Amino acid sequence: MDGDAPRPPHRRFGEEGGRQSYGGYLRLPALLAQQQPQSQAPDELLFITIHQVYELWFKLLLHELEAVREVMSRGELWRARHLFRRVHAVERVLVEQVEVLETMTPQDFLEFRSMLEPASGFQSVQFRELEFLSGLKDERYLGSFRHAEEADLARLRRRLAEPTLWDAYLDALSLRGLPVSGDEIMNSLLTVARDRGSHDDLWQLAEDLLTHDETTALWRMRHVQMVERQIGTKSGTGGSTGAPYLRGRTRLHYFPLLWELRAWL
Ligand code: HEM
Ligand SMILES: N[C@@H](CC(=O)c1ccccc1NC=O)C(=O)O
Repeated sequence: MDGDAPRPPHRRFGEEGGRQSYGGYLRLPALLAQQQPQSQAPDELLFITIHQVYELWFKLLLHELEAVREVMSRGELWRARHLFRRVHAVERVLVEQVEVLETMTPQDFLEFRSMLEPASGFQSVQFRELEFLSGLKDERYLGSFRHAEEADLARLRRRLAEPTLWDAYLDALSLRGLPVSGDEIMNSLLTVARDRGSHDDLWQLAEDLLTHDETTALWRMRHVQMVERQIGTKSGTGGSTGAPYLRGRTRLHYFPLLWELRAWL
């Protein structure tokens, strides 16, 4: 019978079906049609591309962090740690990528900057979703989306109502029998920190949360350095004071208790 014949080892996977192609599977015609500069400035293509790449990574991060939240609240800590490794790797790329945009001179940016008004990173829905999901819920930012699509506003409102990564970590503590109401949380965190023999998985997971927090802060610092390099003390196209506003945001923490814990150890 033909079906019993051994397959020749050189027969390559995928030769039989032939329904899929590289560009078709990856939807490249649609993807590569989305870079549409509105000026003649040579660096506008770079500016658009880099922002789109950020938004693609934001989309993946939201997907992975939702999964992290889910598995943490179920107590599947090993799975959360596995996903955090990916999240951290992507976040390091986000920080490094700033360098690509910094190859643009401020003079070249000025060729198209005024045309961007009043748009700015303020209006990045996915960036704000990442903040809300991580635990930094600031309703005032809904105001930046007054003119946004209703679907975007709905996404943000949903994120404001949803549990955060911190809520999910508390679920994990609670499943371990550690109390998590009100004042008890710091004691539970100290128990985890001091009894690594029993709780190392919870400790490592808290460290993963902290790395997510720290890498986000690194991105904020890198972003504001780029901003100072590009526009100095000018105010932002989004209407803020620019660098001073952004400097203030570098001090934010997603998980303040994990930072405070250090003082109690
Ligand atoms: C030439 C490069 C850039 C400059 C000069 C710049 C400047 C600014 C300024 C001044 C703000 C404050 C809002 C305003 O008043 O306009 C801002 C906010 C923001 N930008 Fe940029 N930006 C640059 C590139 C980027 C890139 C590549 C991203 C990646 C997505 C980004 C994401 C954001 C986000 C998310 C915010 C809101 C931050 C917050 O509210 O905490 N920016 N940017
Ligand atoms: N806010 C920037 C302009 C800017 O960078 C920007 C403009 C439109 C869309 C995204 C942007 N990126 C981050 O703010 C500025 O004030 O120069």
